[in-house]
Amino acid sequence: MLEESAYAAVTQGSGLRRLAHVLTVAGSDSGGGAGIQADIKACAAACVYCSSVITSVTAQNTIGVQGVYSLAENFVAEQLRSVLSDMQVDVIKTGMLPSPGMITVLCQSIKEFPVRAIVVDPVMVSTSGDVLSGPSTLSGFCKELLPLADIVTPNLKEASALLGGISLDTVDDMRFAAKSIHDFGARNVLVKGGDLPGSSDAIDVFFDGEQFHELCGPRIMTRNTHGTGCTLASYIAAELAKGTPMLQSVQAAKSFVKSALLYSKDLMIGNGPQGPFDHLFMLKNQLNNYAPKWTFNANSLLLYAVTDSRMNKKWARSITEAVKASIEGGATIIQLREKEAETSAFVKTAVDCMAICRSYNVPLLINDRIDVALACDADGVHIGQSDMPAELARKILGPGKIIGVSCKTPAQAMKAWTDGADYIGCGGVFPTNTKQSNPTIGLKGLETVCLASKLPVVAIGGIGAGNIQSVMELGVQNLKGVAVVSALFDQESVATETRRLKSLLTVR
Ligand SMILES: Cc1ncc(COP(=O)(O)OP(=O)(O)O)c(N)n1
Ligand SMILES: Cc1nc(C(=O)O)sc1CCOP(=O)(O)O
Ligand SMILES: [Mg+2]
Repeated sequence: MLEESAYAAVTQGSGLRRLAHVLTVAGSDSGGGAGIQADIKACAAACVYCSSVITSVTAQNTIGVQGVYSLAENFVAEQLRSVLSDMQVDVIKTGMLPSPGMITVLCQSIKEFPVRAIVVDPVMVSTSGDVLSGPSTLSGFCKELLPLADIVTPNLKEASALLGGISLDTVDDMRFAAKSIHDFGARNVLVKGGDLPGSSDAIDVFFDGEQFHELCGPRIMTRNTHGTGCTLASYIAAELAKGTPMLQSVQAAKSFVKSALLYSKDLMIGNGPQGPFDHLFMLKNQLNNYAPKWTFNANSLLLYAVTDSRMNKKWARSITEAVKASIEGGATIIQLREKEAETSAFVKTAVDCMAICRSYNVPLLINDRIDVALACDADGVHIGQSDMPAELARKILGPGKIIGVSCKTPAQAMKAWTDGADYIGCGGVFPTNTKQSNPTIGLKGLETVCLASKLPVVAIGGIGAGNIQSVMELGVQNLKGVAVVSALFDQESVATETRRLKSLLTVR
C-alpha cells in the first residue's frame, strides 16, 4: 500500500511500472522558488513524475522580477508535442502563459492530446507585484482555457482581474467570485483568500458548481511564501494524477503547503523580502511520514478511550486486552497513557496495540512520548501544555501524524491551531481522580474553549454514563466527542462499559 502510493506507480499488464505524471506548462524562475522549479519540486514531494514545457524565462530573485524573456509560440507548441506525443501525461498544470497566442497553442494541444485533468493557476502578477501575464491574455484565458479547466486556482488579485477588476474584500465576495469564474466553464474553482484583509486565518473558498466549501488554515507568519500558488496548484495536479478525488486533492495540497511553510519559517535564502521555502522538507524527516494529513477524521474523536495501566492491573488484564475490548465495545480512537511504564515495555505494548488498532482501522495515539510514537509508528501523539511543544512535535513527526494538545483556555486553543495540531483535548470538565491536581473548567469553560477553537475538540475529565449526555448536549459544532479513562477501564467489563457509553453518544 505504502509502496504503491509513495511512488504513485501503476503496474501495467507487461509488468512494467509507470509513474503518475503531471506536465507543467509554465515560466522558469531563476531564483528557484516559483514557476517551473516549484512545480517540479511539489510533484517530487508528492512522489509524482513531472515533465515541463517552458513558456517564458524570468530573471528573478527574492527581491523581484528583473526581466522576462518569452519563448516563441511555435517553440512552446513544439515542446508540447514532444512531451504529449510520447509520454502518458495524466494531468496538465498551467502557470505563466505570457501571450494570447500561447494560450491558443496550449488549448490546441490539449484538444489534440486529451489528459485526465487540467489544473489552471492563473499566474498574472508575481508575489513581488511584477506583471507576468498582461491584460491582453484575459480574453483567451476566460474564453479558451477556463472551459477546459477541471480546476482554476486564482488568488484574490487574479480572481478580481478575471472578473474585470471587481473588489473582493470578504468571504461572501470570494463566493461570488468563485461562482462567476465557474460560469466561464471551469468545473471547480478555488479562490485563495491568503490576502484577505482583516483575517487572522487563510480562508480559501472552493466551489464545485453545486456546493461551496470554506477551507480554513492558520496564516503562517514567514517571509518565505514565494511560490505558494504554483506549489498549491502543482500539488493538486499531482494528487489528481494519482487518482485522488478533487476536494481531497485540494485539501492535501493545502496541508502540504501549510507544512512546508511551517518547516521553512526560519529559512534564509536570498536577501529580499520574499523568500522561497523548502518543498522537500519531508526528506529531512527520517521516518518519511508521507501519509497526507487529511486522513485524520475528526469524527474519530467520538468515543476516545484513554488507557491507564494502574486500572488495568487492578482488574488483572493486560493493556492489549483492554484496548481490544474497548474497540470491540465501540471506541473510535485509542490513546495509550502509560505513565508508569518503562520505555522498553511501553514500546513493546505500543507495537502490540498498533497491530490490534490497525486490524480494526482505529487510530492509536501515544500520550506524551514522541519517541515511543515514532518507534511503534503510531498514528500520532497527545501532548499537554508541559510536554513537548506542539510546533516541535509537528517538526519531528511530519505532516502525516495526528497531534492532539490539551487546552484549558481559548489562548491555548489558538496556539495549538497555529502550531499545527489536529485537535484539542479540553478539560477537566468535571472533577476526576485519574489525574492529580487537575483544575476543573466545567461545561461553561468547555463551551468557551470550543467556541474559540478552530480545531475539533474532545472533552475530558470525570466523564461517564451519568454526565456524558450533558457534555454532548452543549451542541457546539466542533465538539466531536468525549475522552474517558476510569468509566471504561476502572470497570469489570471494558467492552460492556464502552458499549454503554457508545449507545448514550449515538442516541438521538
Ligand atoms: C484527549 C486528551 N485530552 C487531555 C489529556 C491530558 O494531557 P496532559 O495535559 O498532557 O496530561 P497527561 O495525560 O499527560 O497527564 C489527554 N491525555 N488526552
Ligand atoms: C488524562 C486527563 N486529562 C485531563 C485534562 O483535564 O486534560 S483529565 C484526565 C483524566 C480523565 O480521566 P477520567 O475519565 O477517569 O476522569
Ligand atoms: Mg502529557
